[in-house]
Amino acid sequence: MQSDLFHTSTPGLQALPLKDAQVSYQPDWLSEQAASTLITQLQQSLPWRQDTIKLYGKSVSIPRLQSWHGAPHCEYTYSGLRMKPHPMPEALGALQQRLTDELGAPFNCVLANWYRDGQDGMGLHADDEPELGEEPVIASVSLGAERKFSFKHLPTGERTDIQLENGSLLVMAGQTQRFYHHGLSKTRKIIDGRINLTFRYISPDLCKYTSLSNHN
Ligand SMILES: O=C(O)CCC(=O)C(=O)O
Ligand SMILES: [Fe+2]
Repeated sequence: MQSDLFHTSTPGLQALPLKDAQVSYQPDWLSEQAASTLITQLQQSLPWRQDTIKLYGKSVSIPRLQSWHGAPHCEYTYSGLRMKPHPMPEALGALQQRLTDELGAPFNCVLANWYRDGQDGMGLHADDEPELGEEPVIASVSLGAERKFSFKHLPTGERTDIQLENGSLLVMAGQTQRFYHHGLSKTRKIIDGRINLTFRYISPDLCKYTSLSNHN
């Protein structure tokens, strides 16, 4: 999908200097107060699941809790289980609408990840599932503890780290998923929980072919 990301008026969103990619960041997309209220509300109200993946034939718990929400056609397969999305809660629907308006790109589903402490994280991966289309626009809202987010440029192996702050917005578009892997490092520091919301768009035409893959 072609993105209008850099043609719309999003004054707070700054492009990051990553070659072969379109990544932009706004530290204060939500106020501190709004982000704190939202993280508590989501921790209490979303139907969190502890998912497992198969690693070398063994079932292993992934290091975070997850909840999948969106339009009814946005199904995905997790550990061989075809999962229907939960409906979009009002609070997430409002964020989704704001992102669509500000970025000029459609969104219809969101993966919520709850990193309970520094020992939770997400391995390097690309959000490159076919049903997301050729050049997906992924809008990632961070709530709670600040965490290190890493990009790995696939052709050179070069790494770029950024800190994702409470209330921030990170947008990945264009060729980002083709040229980079991204992930959330674990840390030994004792830190509070963080919820990340990655809004995506799954085309009703593409979704029947395959599924979102598992990230560890
Ligand atoms: O927690 C994050 O910031 C990253 C989440 C992510 O990459 C994903 O859900 O695919
Ligand atoms: Fe991702």
